[in-house]
Amino acid sequence: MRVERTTEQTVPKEETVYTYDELKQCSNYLLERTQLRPKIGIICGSGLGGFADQLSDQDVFPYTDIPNFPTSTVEGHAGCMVIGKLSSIPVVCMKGRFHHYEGYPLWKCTMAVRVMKLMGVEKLLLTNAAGGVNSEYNIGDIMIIKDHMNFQGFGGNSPLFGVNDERFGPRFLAMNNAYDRDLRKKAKAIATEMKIENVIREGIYVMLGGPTYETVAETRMLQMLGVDAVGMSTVQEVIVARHCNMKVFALSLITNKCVTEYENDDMANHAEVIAVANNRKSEMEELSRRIVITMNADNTN
Ligand SMILES: O=P(O)(O)O[C@H]1O[C@H](CO)[C@@H](O)[C@H]1O
Ligand SMILES: Nc1nc2[nH]cnc2c(=O)[nH]1
Repeated sequence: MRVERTTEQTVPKEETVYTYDELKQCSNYLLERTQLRPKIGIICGSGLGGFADQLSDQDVFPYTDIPNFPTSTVEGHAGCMVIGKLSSIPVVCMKGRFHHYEGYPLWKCTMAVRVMKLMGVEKLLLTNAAGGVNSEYNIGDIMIIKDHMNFQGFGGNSPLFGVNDERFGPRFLAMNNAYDRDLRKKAKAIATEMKIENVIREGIYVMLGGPTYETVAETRMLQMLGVDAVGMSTVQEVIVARHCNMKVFALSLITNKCVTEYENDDMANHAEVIAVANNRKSEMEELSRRIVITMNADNTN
């Protein structure tokens, strides 16, 4: 006899992704407590959350207060949602993201992207701190992400794991041109206006699971593959944002050079990552501010 299976039976309880209603509860919680209706979302990387402090008319929501929200556990990720105005433009800013290595499945790491979507967000700006794999990159360089390699996906792990909810997007998703071509072009022009074109790069980001930094052998492999920068975030958020048809732009701040020689005793560490992020704060914030203005002026979708 054939046994009919329900979704609940086929997906183990602990692996059940957030339902549409649970995410709607989060977006309603936020929308009921702010007058602003942001169409642009921002996710800040390690040590880069100071960007949110630029916002005027702030409504601040600690993640611990928002229903169904995970909590941030990493230094340099404050753990709150800030809704406010940036140069008069309403935005919602995650001051602190969730990483897989914190113990969260990828769908949990990315739930705030769907919450933003339900709030009305159409465009997403992401930043991260990353190690320079490309030997020509210097500490302090700012890389416009052109493309990524989804190693988790190769290994059978995706934030889109589970039953697909068509209200967010399709079961199968094209990922070429995930990082909006027009915004990348405009960002380069903005960098030239700001006279920081000498530190601007454009390249390929890869997310590894972390929390370990790379071995020499791993960095050499990434170089062979054509990777320019490596981190432990962003890719899963971009996948979920593209799934729900958001326009995406992302920046990596190169906070350290990945070691490629066994004789080199430099050791990547999070204190250095935060320190470099702090040193490049003003350029990252001004570049991001101008990109938000550009995103806001862009009516195409
Ligand atoms: O990607 P963000 O959140 O900027 O953080 C980066 O910095 C941390 C390592 O120092 C890792 O979490 C890595 O992903
Ligand atoms: N994986 C990884 N993440 C980082 N985040 C900042 N620097 C690094 C790095 O060198 N490697």
